[in-house]
Amino acid sequence: MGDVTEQTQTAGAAADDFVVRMAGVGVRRGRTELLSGLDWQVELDERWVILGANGAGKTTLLRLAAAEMHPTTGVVDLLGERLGRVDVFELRPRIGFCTAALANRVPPDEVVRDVVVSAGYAVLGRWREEYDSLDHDRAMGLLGMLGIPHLADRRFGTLSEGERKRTLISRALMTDPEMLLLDEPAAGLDLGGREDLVARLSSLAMDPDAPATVLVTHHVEEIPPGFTHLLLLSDGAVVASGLLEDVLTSENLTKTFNQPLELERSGARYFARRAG
Ligand SMILES: Nc1ncnc2c1ncn2[C@@H]1O[C@H](COP(=O)(O)OP(=O)(O)OP(=O)(O)O)[C@@H](O)[C@H]1O
Repeated sequence: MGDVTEQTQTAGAAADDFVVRMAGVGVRRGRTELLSGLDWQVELDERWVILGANGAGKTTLLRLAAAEMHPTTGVVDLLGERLGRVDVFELRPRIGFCTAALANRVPPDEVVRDVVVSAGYAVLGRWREEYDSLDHDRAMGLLGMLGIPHLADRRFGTLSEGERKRTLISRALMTDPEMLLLDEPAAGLDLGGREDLVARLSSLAMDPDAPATVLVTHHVEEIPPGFTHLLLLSDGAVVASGLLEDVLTSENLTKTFNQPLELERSGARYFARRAG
């Protein structure tokens, strides 16, 4: 990592402004290094994008940030608590985590509003439990914010890919988390679905009351306006990280994806293609 990271991440931040602090983090499975020597910090008001090729280690990094796994080496502090010293079952409700793996665990016959509301109880598939009407109001508000209030009574298994993604983002926000982690939310969406989701994530990013957010993606086209920071990962190591406008360059993309790439900017959106 270069000067960009040091300048943009540490200036003026008090210790409790950090929602994520990772230092010297490595994750090993057998002889494979999934992550190595990774330093990364996320502050309360930041919205991060993590970008990298298939197998770069993005999901592994997000699972560390979600307290779903421990590092092999180094230190991970989340919301002021150190992994290894904290009960992860107390930490996880403070973190909204939205992944394709979660989508696969939702019973297809579960009703959409219950997929959302049950997040407060950290359960899936127990939709007959009694929930408070305030919880239902909040769930309906979140489904409205994501543009799918009309689907509240549908069964999850009948939803399209994009509708499932929006349901799970609503669920991730249900507990009013201090940090929101989104793993490839636009994967599998058609062009219209992607654009709609990017616009909604952009509104969320610009909401000062929204939690610190980390979005994993493969594509610069999916970066919602309002996201502030970028971490580029390649082979389990950081290529560059810091302010989005400093880090997102043709040169850094070329290093990250190991081929000549040209970046273009149009308004607040980005596009990339092979150079030449
Ligand atoms: N338990 C494991 N044992 C060995 N290798 C693993 C294990 N889990 C993950 N890996 C490898 O670690 C690397 C990083 O995986 P990870 O899922 O974090 O990448 P990713 O950047 O999210 O990839 P993608 O974009 O394809 O989802 C991959 O090469 C993967 O095959």
